[in-house]
Amino acid sequence: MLAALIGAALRKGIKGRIWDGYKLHRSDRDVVVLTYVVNASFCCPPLAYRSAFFVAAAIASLAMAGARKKLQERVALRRTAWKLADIVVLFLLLALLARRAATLGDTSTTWQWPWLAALVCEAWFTFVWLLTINGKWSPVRFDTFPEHLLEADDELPAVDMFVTTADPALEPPVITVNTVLSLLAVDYPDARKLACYVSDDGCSPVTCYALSEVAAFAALWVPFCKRHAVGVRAPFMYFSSAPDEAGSHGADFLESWASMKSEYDKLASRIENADEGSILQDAEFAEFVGSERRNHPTIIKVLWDNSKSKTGEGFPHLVYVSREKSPRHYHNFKAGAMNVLTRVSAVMTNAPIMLNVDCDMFANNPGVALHAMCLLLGFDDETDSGFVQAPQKFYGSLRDDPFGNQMEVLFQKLGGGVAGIQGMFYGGTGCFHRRKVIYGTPPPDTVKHGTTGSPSYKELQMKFGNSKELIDSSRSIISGDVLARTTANMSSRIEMAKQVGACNYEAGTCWGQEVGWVYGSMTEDILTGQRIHTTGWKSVLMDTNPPAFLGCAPTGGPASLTQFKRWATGVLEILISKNSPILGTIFGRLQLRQCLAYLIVDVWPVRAPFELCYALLGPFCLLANQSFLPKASDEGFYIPVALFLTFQVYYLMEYKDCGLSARAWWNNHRMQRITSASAWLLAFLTVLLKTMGLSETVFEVTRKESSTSDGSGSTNEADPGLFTFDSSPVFIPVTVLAILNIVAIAVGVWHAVVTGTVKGIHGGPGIGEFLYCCWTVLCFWPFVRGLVSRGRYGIPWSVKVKAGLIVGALVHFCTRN
Ligand SMILES: O=c1ccn([C@@H]2O[C@H](COP(=O)(O)OP(=O)(O)O[C@H]3O[C@H](CO)[C@@H](O)[C@H](O)[C@H]3O)[C@@H](O)[C@H]2O)c(=O)[nH]1
Ligand SMILES: [Mn+2]
Repeated sequence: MLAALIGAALRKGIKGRIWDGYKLHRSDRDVVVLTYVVNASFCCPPLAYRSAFFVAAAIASLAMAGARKKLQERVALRRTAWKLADIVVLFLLLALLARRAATLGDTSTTWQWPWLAALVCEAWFTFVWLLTINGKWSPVRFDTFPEHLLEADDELPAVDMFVTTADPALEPPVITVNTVLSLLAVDYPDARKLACYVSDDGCSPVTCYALSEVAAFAALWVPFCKRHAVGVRAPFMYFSSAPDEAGSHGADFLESWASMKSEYDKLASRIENADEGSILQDAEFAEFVGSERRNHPTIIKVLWDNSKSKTGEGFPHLVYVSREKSPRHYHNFKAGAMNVLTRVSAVMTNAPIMLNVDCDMFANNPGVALHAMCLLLGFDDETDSGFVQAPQKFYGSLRDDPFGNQMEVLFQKLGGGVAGIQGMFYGGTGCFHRRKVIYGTPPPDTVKHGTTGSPSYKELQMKFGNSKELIDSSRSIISGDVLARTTANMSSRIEMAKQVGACNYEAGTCWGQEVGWVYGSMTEDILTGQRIHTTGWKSVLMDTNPPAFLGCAPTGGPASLTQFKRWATGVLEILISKNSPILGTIFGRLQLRQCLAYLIVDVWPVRAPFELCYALLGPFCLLANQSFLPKASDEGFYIPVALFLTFQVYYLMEYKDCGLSARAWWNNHRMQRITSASAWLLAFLTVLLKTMGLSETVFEVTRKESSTSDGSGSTNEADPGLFTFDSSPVFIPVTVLAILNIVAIAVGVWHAVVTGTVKGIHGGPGIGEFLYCCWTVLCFWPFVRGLVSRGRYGIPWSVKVKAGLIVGALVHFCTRN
């Protein structure tokens, strides 16, 4: 009877309660699960009767699900001790605020503005701490079981894989080539379901030539990887270590290893020595003749068409795309490139899942697509996984994270925490999206409540633009009956693809707003992910072992700070725009706690003025003979001391907990202070100027170190972790702070020792202010060293002179009474 009921329900497409107490859930993949509302049996008399049904139901559900094993498991992580520490810090912050407020109201002390400024800053720090607590409070981990996926023997969805590159000088083609090769070689039951698209915003014939060489090399590389179950399928990384001789590989493996390596070396040197002039003479690259980087028609080349290869053989399609550029159009940087890739792939292969990576981010785990499928297909309700994001991790990274940009703790602690709310932020790379989610489709539960029926041609045209091919393909994506075009003849689709790659294609459509990657921020990733969460989708964090993808973290002062500045600019653009997460929570389906988690990142640049003000208080007090901290004799002195110590120990323990060194903690701590006073501050000012219409924000591409086969990045410097400088204004504020603190300490010591006035003056600085300034100098030590070093390691004179003038003015201001 029960089986009949289930059958009937399935035929009618009914979900939910089918019979007294029994509920039917039907997931995406026809997994039938029947649950029984157990508490109903307690209040009803024929208990045994019902229990029998319960057992029957369980058996029926197992049978109908084909004994399907779970693909993923969401594991909540305990962090009781950490929660306690969170509260202790919060308590100390509140105590500090209360104490300050009380002293301010105390009429016996003369009114002092440093105390008021400190109060405002500390209130802000408390707010930031509250945001942080919320973000980290309830972390989760997702375990994946790809072996169950393969056992189930179902057809897996097709995946379109996107790689973006923008500048052959900053992003050497050999890096892109390695990333592409690692993607072409990922494990997937049917390689015909995969396609790799490379977007080249640099419109470089060398990049295109390099990729055409890849197509030939992959015919050797991919079978080699599969045959020997190679672990890392980016050749430069794989060949950076000796072949595993201890293994069971035998002599013929060593032989093929050596010949593969020599093939790769030849490929790499052909690409590195490629000469643009001679490439252009080749008829194959004729389209590049006369093309300028910022002014050229769309170029699309199918470099490898795998539709004719057999099941289990061959490797994915490879398509080169350089979207049309014209000086009359604004191109929206990476977001624009991603939208073109989305459309081009829609008319060519139209896979329901899309993976995107930066050109330097190779797949480090060959099972990555399978792990991602576990998380995309493994939930009863697909709303739970709108996209699947892998944490950003880096290869050949410098020891102890000297530039504070490896973000391991950030990803583990905050990333895991956010994963437990509405889901991980989209990080711009290493992410699998459902195509329909990128198309702005709301999750299934809203569709049910909203208007039913598929959208009309006219509606789709308004949204997606005039291409009939694109409209048809998007209809199939939205309605869910997706048929990827595995049998398509790729070359015959190039003209349609060129149409959707044109720079005026988006005019009057929803691209860049409700559809695709969202425009209007330098951090299009955060913004796009947030739009998805606002529509009601959740996202999943995919933390595999070994890591899914590895990229290249910038090294040196200028590159690191430029990256931080771009990120900070982008998040502030989001915060003050109509896409602000606050509005998303009020008017959309962005959960409140998720909104607060977004705010942690969005307020980075807003923290700068507060942190700058607080950093100035120390030197100001020493110079002006004032104070902003309680005296050592005062019992209130112990609150800031306890707070400072707990705070530092808390962060140190976090680094230890993530398996990192104390050195890494220190480097990150001081880089946070340096970044705040430089990159975040400049970002704050830039966005301020932008809102006044005085400047534009631009995406400055990060330089990627060309990695030769040693896998460690090309650094022949004595100490690549040493801070480097250039004459950019980003270095001025920290230089000012470094000099100012040294001057202030000197003046303070002089006051204390020579004239002995410290004790004499009521309200003058005490030991607290001294220690505070010394700590600041320690934090800014790379700059102190930069003041006296030469070459790239020294701060240029232009920066020193400007900083010196500002310090002079500040000292004059502080000491004028
Ligand atoms: O006009 C442009 C500018 C950049 N890119 C590509 O965007 C990617 C990211 O650029 P990169 O300079 O490496 O920036 P990162 O700061 O390292 O990137 C992080 O931050 C970005 C947002 O600021 C995200 O887009 C990235 O995915 C994320 O890895 C690279 O593949 C570029 O080729 C373009 O395709 N077109
Ligand atoms: Mn990058």
